[in-house]
Amino acid sequence: MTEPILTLSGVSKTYKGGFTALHGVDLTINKGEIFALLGPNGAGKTTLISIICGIVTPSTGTIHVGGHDAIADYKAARSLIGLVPQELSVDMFETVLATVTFSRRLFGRSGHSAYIEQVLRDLSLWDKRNNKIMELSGGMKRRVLIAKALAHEPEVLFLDEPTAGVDVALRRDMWKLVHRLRERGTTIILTTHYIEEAEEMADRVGVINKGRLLLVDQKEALMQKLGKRELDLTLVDALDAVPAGLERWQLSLVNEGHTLRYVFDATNEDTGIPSLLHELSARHIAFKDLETSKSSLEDIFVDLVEERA
Ligand SMILES: Nc1ncnc2c1ncn2[C@@H]1O[C@H](COP(=O)(O)OP(=O)(O)OP(=O)(O)O)[C@@H](O)[C@H]1O
Repeated sequence: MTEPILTLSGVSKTYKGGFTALHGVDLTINKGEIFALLGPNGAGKTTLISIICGIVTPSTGTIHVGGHDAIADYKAARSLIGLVPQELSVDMFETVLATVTFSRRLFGRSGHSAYIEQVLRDLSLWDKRNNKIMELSGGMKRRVLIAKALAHEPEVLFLDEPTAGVDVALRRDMWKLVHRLRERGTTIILTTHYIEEAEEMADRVGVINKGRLLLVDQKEALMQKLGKRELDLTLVDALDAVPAGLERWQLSLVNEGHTLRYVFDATNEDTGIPSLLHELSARHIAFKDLETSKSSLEDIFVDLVEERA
């Protein structure tokens, strides 16, 4: 049974100065799901998270977290939320353990050492617990932010651009941790502008652009939409037209006939590429180079925005 943990209704934000960063966002997140909010720079992702966490006041709309009104009943709503911000916001002179324990106490929770130990172990920080934050590497400092956010056992964890600028090892650890948290029933909402990240982690994805939530869909359905790729074959001899008999692939000629382009769905088991190459060879159409490219997030947004216009 799906049970909502977070409900937004008609949430808008116009900043002082008149810029509207969010336009009437409606969104329901269910308990235990991993939701990715995907959008380019400036789309409104941080604004939306900040509103839910009570850091920014919405201009209109209502927000409920675990049934609590996030404005009228701020404290109760906020106690259910853990927020991992984009930027470091810790006292550099404190130790890891003191920092995380302090975050737990802020929410009125007693120092539950076994829980904190588990969090620090999960994040490979236990051995560093007595180090000052300033003595940690950048990646470890990011882990401390996650530990701080988890310190009071929140039901909903927000990760704002969790893997921007982190190395592959930390990214992997982060993904593992997210899956482990989900197994324990934590709801996770992450913002990202990497499709791969949404693909790897999320159950559902919301696409936001220019302050509007353009669509919310199951990951598989969205990936189908976003999974377009291009195969460019650089021909040895330029062609005037796409050869007859290859209609099935809906090819196009670009680069003044030097490049044959095939747009395919990378999520299909049969991409159509082997059979295309076979047909080209049978027609003695030789190519000297071959390149595939993903449609960029930019292209996808343009597509989505145009579709919805
Ligand atoms: N305090 C503020 N005052 C005025 N405008 C703001 C303020 N904070 C954000 N904005 C504007 O609101 C828009 C959305 O910003 P926001 O930080 O929510 O985007 P984002 O999707 O999180 O982007 P990024 O991926 O770059 O973090 C941007 O155009 C930004 O300039």
